[in-house]
Amino acid sequence: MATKKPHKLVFVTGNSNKLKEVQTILGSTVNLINHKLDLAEIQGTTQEISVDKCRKASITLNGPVITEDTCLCFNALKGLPGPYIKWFLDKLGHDGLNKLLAGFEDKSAYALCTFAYSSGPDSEPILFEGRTDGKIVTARGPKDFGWDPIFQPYEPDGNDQTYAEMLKSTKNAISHRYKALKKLKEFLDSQNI
Ligand SMILES: O=P(O)(O)OP(=O)(O)OP(=O)(O)OC[C@H]1O[C@@H](n2cnc3c(O)ncnc32)[C@H](O)[C@@H]1O
Ligand SMILES: [Mg+2]
Repeated sequence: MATKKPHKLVFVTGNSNKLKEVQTILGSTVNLINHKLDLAEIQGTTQEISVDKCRKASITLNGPVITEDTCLCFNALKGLPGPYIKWFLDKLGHDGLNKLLAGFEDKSAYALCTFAYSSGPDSEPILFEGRTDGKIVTARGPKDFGWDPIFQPYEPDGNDQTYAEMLKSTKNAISHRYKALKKLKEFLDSQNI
């Protein structure tokens, strides 16, 4: 019997850290091809932004693609910065993000990852979400990936480390990205894609 070939998937992202994590989590089951495009992102709900970005990627490359969007949502701010975290992080830095919550007792937050899959330019993208809850803390750990130093997830049980302080393997076992990817993978397997 022939062994099953690994899936071939085009992942459109301009973020090399995302790409690295996705490759590590998926391992050899998927033959991931990265296409580096910095796609314009609209304003709206996370879902609207994800669908629009995936559709643009699929039209640009004229074929099947996956894209990914990451939000960091502060509960005290009713979910903001959410999908706009990239711009808030760029302008305010880790310290400024902490200061946004200075007037609030509630420091809780969640990381939300949305993968979008489109089978081609004419088809509606399908979304897969993963969420990890935690709190915003003063930056601790290496500063090589986004807001990792200021997010301390509640998982694994009793965790006292930020995403940045964790072993990559620990982050990749509980992260928003891992949870969303698991759903995407189940879908691709079920469709034989
Ligand atoms: O090309 P795309 O895939 O859009 O890549 P991007 O860097 O623009 O990513 P987003 O639009 O999803 O913006 C998410 C922001 O959050 C950061 N980010 C994403 N995943 C993260 C993670 O797991 N830990 C820390 N920061 C993360 C990322 O660097 C951005 O500043
Ligand atoms: Mg982006």
